[in-house]
Amino acid sequence: MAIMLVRAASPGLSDSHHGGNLKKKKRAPARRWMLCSLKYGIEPGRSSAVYSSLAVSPAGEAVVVSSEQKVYDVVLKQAALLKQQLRTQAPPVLDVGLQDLEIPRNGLKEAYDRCGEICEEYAKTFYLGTLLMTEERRRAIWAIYVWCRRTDELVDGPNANYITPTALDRWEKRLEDLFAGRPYDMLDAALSDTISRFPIDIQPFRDMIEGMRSDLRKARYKNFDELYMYCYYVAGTVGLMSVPVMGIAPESKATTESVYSAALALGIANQLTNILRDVGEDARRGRVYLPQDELAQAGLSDEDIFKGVVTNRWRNFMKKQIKRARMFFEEAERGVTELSQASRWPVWASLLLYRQILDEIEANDYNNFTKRAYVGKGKKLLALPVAYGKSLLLPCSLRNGQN
Ligand SMILES: CC(C)=CCC/C(C)=C/CC/C(C)=C/CC/C(C)=C/[C@@H]1[C@@H](COP(=O)(O)OP(=O)(O)O)[C@]1(C)CC/C=C(\C)CC/C=C(\C)CCC=C(C)C
Ligand SMILES: [Mn+2]
Repeated sequence: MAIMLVRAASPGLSDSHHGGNLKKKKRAPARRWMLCSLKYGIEPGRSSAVYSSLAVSPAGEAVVVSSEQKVYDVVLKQAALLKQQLRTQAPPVLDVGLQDLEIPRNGLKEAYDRCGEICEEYAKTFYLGTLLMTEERRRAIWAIYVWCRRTDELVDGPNANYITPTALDRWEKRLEDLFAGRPYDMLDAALSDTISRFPIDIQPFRDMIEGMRSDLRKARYKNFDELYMYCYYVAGTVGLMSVPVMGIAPESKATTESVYSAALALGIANQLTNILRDVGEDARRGRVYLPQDELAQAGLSDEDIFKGVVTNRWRNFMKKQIKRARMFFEEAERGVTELSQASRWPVWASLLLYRQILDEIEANDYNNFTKRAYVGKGKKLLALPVAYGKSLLLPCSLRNGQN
């Protein structure tokens, strides 16, 4: 397929979804356009431009598609799949796969237990949060967590220097196998079992691998449109993977699409927060995830980031970035209330804890070059009962009418 990139005027940081009023924004309708390319090719250009690919509408017109629209198409597809699979209640496929595999059914308990241990080791608070979920859901979330963690380790772990795009292709092949009921090891077997129990689609998993590929080939983001796509790949995908497991509350009046959108927003908010927290650490690895056009608008350059001096320009720039991350958290909040009751607590806990990192960056006077924003144990512990209280609230869609 041809790759066509065009530049479109962007409303800028203060008045678009990329920093603007999310509530008022009308979502793009479902499209059946042919995307020319989502991934490659950047053209140099002015600041405050959105670089988007061209799509061909059903009427044959060329139409500009932003990253947000492309990702929203994935959201619509996931929501449709969930609705369809819930209606048909497809039988587990793994029963067939496991017979071929010599992983006995009782081996699965061990596999899930190991996933739980890994989760506890890497993300203790989150692990605690999962303990309130039903056993089947908790184990499924652990299995997804472990697959995500392993995928991230490929490009961030001790062997990262040896990881090539071919290695990621092999990881993707292995993913396809586990989705077909042919897991490669015990941890994959746990995920294979999970996908046979819940209506989970492969696309967000594939897209996360795509995000890791992009980390191998790219260390700069021209504008927020590019960064948004990256955040979708490595984190928004987690939201989409998790919704079918978390489940939507039976009493919720929200649309499936709106719940997926909120889950996506939580992933984006978390990743933006990650990026803002790790500016110094990433710069020391030669990486700048911040949008280049917004840096330039603020009178800043990569050099300023490498120097790492907190100036008023930097403070002002950071204030805008923090504001945008908070707007994504806000969008996510409405969706959490629509999840099934027992799933809400861990999601609230992770939302509150992650959002507090932004407060800590402020408390550090925006020095994210040499000071790591860290939420202390006391605050972390306090977030748990607050999250629990919030998890008891009625879904927003019941309080305010339709969502
Ligand atoms: C309706 C609604 C709001 C539903 C909730 C949906 C939901 C559960 C969303 C979860 C969002 C979430 C936790 C996203 C993870 C974002 C994240 C931090 C991604 C990280 C990527 C790479 O970043 P980087 O390398 O810069 O960072 P590190 O320095 O390495 O940390 C990731 C590391 C990708 C891998 C992600 C994980 C290991 C987390 C996976 C988490 C789950 C599957 C559990 C999600 C469930 C809950 C309850 C939060
Ligand atoms: Mn990482």
